[in-house]
Amino acid sequence: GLGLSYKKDENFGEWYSEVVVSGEMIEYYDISGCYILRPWAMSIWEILQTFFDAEIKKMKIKNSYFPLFVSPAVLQKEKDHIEGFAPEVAWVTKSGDSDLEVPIAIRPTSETVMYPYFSKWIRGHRDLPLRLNQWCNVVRWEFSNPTPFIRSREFLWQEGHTAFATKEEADEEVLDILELYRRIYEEFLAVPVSKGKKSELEKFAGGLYTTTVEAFIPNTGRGIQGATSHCLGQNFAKMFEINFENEKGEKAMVWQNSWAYTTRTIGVMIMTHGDDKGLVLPPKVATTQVVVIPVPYKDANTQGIYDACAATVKSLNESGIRAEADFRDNYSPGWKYSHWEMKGVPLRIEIGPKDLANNQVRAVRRDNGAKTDIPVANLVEQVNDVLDSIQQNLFETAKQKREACVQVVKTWDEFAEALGQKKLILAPWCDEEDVEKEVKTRTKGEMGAAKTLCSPFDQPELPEGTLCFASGKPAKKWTYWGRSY
Ligand SMILES: O=C(C[C@H]1NCCC[C@H]1O)Cn1cnc2c(c1=O)CCCC2
Ligand SMILES: [Mg+2]
Repeated sequence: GLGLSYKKDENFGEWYSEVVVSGEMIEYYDISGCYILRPWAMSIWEILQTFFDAEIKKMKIKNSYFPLFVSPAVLQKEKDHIEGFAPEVAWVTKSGDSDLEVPIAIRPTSETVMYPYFSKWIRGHRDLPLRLNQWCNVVRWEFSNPTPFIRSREFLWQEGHTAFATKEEADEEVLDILELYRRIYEEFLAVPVSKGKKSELEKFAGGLYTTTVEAFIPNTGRGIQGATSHCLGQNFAKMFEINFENEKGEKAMVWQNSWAYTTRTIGVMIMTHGDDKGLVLPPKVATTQVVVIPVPYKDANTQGIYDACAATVKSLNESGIRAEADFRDNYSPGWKYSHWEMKGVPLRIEIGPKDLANNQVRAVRRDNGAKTDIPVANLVEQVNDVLDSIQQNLFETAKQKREACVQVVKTWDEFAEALGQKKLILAPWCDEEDVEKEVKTRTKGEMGAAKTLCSPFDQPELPEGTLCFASGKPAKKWTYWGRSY
């Protein structure tokens, strides 16, 4: 088909909506905010799921499945957890044409579904730690602009819910899971993220503290929450009476965590690496890492070329590389080059008469277009090297682009200017909530207000006497600020 009609650096929003469809990841659906995940997207989700599921199983976390439906009584149990979110809860009110006695909520998250049973199952310290995960969909009836993968009314995620006897164990797991989220972004999706803590205002209201991996989209100058790992403290244990008899025979409340990443990960990857020719998939998550295309020329040994393509796919697959050939005889090689570039396949291999004669293949990289001739004898080794190089190059390029967007500011004027320049702002802050609220008020506008994204664990040096950029009070920490998704 034809190329994209929008350019990434000129019409980012339209470019994104077009590339997810042209790359055959998404099909729009007739209910607003809902999208069809086509196989080209689903296979990326499955690759991430395979990694994460194996890692949490190493941590003795078990998968379970709880009902989609939540009774209203239990949903409203946790006041400050729900009041801010109530408008987003979707309700079932009828079955057939008769009204339900009591409307039933569709899970927007599963704390209130699970924790009455945590209370029932946890009696003594030998029942701890209880560590469950579920892979499921959740529904949140969002109203702000729906965006495929980034913000949808139904999305896929995993949600982990764990309970411990001590805070120390909970604190440790929060960071173990956050490191897995960093690996998902940096090692698989080639997206740089900052690990940090959410402010009191931005954290999950039902919890004690929230840690996060924050990404950044240079084109829009917006931060985006990549995944969150929360320590809930004993808040939900108090609400749902999740107590246990500790080793001294005393009754104690458990310490809990909850953590999630979602299909938003795929959207962040697309926004980060995509270009004006289409998707650019990091090899680690590419459904097809290598596409092999025959380039027959008149009647020059066409069968030989086809056989060479099949043999190439076979030896790549046998070495664990996800390769496939495009033998369709109703499309030209040129059409196929554009098609697979649109779908973001990291490496294309062309085999024509000359390649056949020289017992080599022509490899073309999707990230930088570089072409190399690879002798068939070195095929697997050199293809693996090129794929690793593409993965690394995508990450380094994204890291440099992100770092170029970071602006350190010391004063309000510098902050306001950096915000106007779509920067990711790093500023010294007094860590006072009303100052944060005031910044939101002062930066309100149709682009959305600035907010804290996270206070990075990796804190730059904060010289004695440094003042908060907004309040002029003594600064307590460096914090990332910006507009966000
Ligand atoms: O879902 C969480 C916290 C927690 N839920 C479990 C996984 C980790 C983490 O996301 C926060 N949250 C967000 N959004 C909503 C709710 C909500 O609790 C409840 C009602 C509807 C919308
Ligand atoms: Mg929300």
